[in-house]
Order: sequence, then C-alpha cells, then structure tokens
Amino acid sequence: MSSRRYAILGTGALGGFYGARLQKAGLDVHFLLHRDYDWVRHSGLVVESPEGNFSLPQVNAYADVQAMPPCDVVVVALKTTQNHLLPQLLPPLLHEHNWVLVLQNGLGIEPEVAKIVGGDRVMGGLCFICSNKVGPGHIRHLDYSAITLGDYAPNYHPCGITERMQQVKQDFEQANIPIQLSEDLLLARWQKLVWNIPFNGLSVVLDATTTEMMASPPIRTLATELMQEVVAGAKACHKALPDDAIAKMLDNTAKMKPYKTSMKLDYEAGNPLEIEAIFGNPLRLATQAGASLPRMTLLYQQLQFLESRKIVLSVKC
Ligand SMILES: NC(=O)C1=CN([C@@H]2O[C@H](COP(=O)(O)OP(=O)(O)OC[C@H]3O[C@@H](n4cnc5c(N)ncnc54)[C@H](OP(=O)(O)O)[C@@H]3O)[C@@H](O)[C@H]2O)C=CC1
Ligand SMILES: CC(C)(CO)C(=O)C(=O)O
Repeated sequence: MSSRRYAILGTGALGGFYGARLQKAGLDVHFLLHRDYDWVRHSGLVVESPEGNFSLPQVNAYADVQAMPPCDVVVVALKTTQNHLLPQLLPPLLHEHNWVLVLQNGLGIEPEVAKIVGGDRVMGGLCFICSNKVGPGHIRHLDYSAITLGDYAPNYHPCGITERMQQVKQDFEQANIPIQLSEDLLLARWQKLVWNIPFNGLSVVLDATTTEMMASPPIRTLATELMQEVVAGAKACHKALPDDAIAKMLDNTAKMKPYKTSMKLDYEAGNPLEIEAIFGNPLRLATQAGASLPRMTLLYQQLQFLESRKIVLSVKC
C-alpha cells in the first residue's frame, strides 16, 4: 500500500474521478475545490462509472491551497484555461521532494509549470477517459480510464522511464487505473492530439457527438485528414508517431459510447475553450518547424471565432 499523499487541483471530471479512485484504493488524497467546496466538504464525492459506482461520504476538501497539507504528488486537473492561476496555487504546495503531475490535454503546459516549480519536478499524463462532472461533487465516468505517463525535462527532452514514473504508476494501478509509461512525453502529447484536434474541435464546430461524427462518411474523412495533419505536425517537430496511431484512434472512437468531448461541454456551458493548449500551441510549434497544416489552421480559426462571438454575446446579454 502506497503511503504517497496526493493533492488534486481541480476536482472535476478528471481530477474528481482519479482522485476518488485513489482514495477508494486507500491512498491519502486531498481535494482543492472551487464552487463545489461547501457541498463536497459536507457530502463528499459520488462517482458513477461502468467500472463500478461508488461514493466517498468524507473526503479531505479545501477551498484554499494554504490549508492543504504537504503532498507528495500535486495533480493539476484544472482546465488549461485556468492555468493562469497556477503561479498562486502551486507554490504553497511545494516542498523539497514533491512532484507536479499535469493531467491536462494539449501541448506546452509542462514548460509553463516548470517555470513555477522548477524543471526537475514536473511529470505529464495523457488521460484517455470520457468523464463529466454532472453536479457538485458528482462525477459521471462514461468510458475508458487509461493514462499515458511521461516525465518532463526542459525543452521536452525525452526522459526515458524514471523511478518516480514507476511509483506513480504503482499508485494508480493500486486504484485499478491502467497506466502506460512513455519514454517521450512530447511524443505522447502529440499522440493524444491525434484524437483531440479533430474530435474536440469538430464536436464544437459541427455541434456533434463522437458517434454522429463517426457515422458520417465525409466527417470521418475530414477527421482522418485532420489526424494526418497532426501526424505531419509531430513529424515536423521530429516526433514520429506510430504508423497505427490514426487507425487506433479511429477504432477507439468508433467503440466509444456516444460522447460529447470536454470542449463541446465547455462550449455548451459557455465556459472558455482550451483552444490555445489543444490547437494554438501545437500549430505554432509545427508551423515554426515548417509544417503546412491548412485544416488544423481552419479549425483553429473557426474555434477562435466561436469563442470571440460567445464573449461578444455574453457582453450584449
Ligand atoms: N473530461 C474528460 O473526459 C477529459 C478531460 N481531459 C482534460 O483534463 C483537463 C481537466 O478537464 P475536466 O476534468 O474535464 O474539467 P472540469 O471542468 O470538469 O474540471 C476542472 C475543475 O477545476 C475546478 N476549478 C476551476 N477553477 C478552480 C480554482 N480556482 N480552484 C480550484 N478548482 C478550480 C473546477 O471547479 P468549478 O466547476 O467549481 O469551476 C472544475 O471542477 C482538461 O485539460 C481536459 O482537456 C482529458 C481527457 C478527458
Ligand atoms: C479524447 C477524449 C474525448 C477522451 O480522452 C478527450 O480527451 C476529451 O474529451 O477531452
């Protein structure tokens, strides 16, 4: 049984699910909450899941990081649109030997976290999970749960498999969360983008679930062409994705229960979209490296328009 203590920054669809599963497996978990603090402090967390529903009537809930105890692993599970808060949220949680695990989608996040906490204590995880926060302290896990874990070094220099990766893997596997270890975090991030860029983006622009998109031959073709551009972008950044990356992602999507991506849920809720982490950063990196990515660029421009119109409409209302 692991004695490592976890802090969860962002007790939502992802942080709420993984944090609750870690606590259920016996680990010491401490949850930072925002609007749900009072509810979770009194009522704990409820998780619906095809892997088994469960509730945690009592959890270590906090509204302020200053009240949290020293934790061995600090999990960043905010939306990347909230990462401007990290310079305030992370420093109070740091002590000599702890690590920060970034469980967010996108590219270019770990370098920003490393500027706050130091370049030798950051890890990243790509979560292939379909989960939604459906109410205060209420997580609805729909499908999948695996995490691809990598260690971070400055400029995303590949780290290989490190001891702390093995330790975090041990903890999550104690909670029956499948963990794959990656020797190259940047490659793993590009591989997740093969999914996120087409499906998160098109789910908003087309107002469609993954099932609806996969059932449409022209959209399946467009998604495939977008995936091919992501592969080309990764290649321009000297990251060669596996030949079966596209086929695997299409197969996973075809098998996925009807799902609204996290970006579509944010759009429907009027929340800011993770456009820069998932589209802007990869596009800038790849085009600077000489890649031409017209479909990704078009989708990025459409999302920027929808985001700006949402802001304009909210001001008018
Ligand atoms: N959902 C999914 O299935 C997947 C998500 N991801 C990625 O995981 C990351 C997290 O996404 P997800 O879990 O869906 O997002 P959610 O919005 O469900 O969770 C984020 C949580 O952060 C909380 N939060 C916001 N501001 C603060 C604050 N100042 N202090 C403390 N907590 C705060 C929110 O609380 P409140 O609601 O009160 O504002 C919310 O509960 C994203 O990068 C996403 O792309 C990756 C794979 C799948
Ligand atoms: C690929 C998917 C749908 C699940 O991991 C995701 O990353 C998201 O919803 O943001």
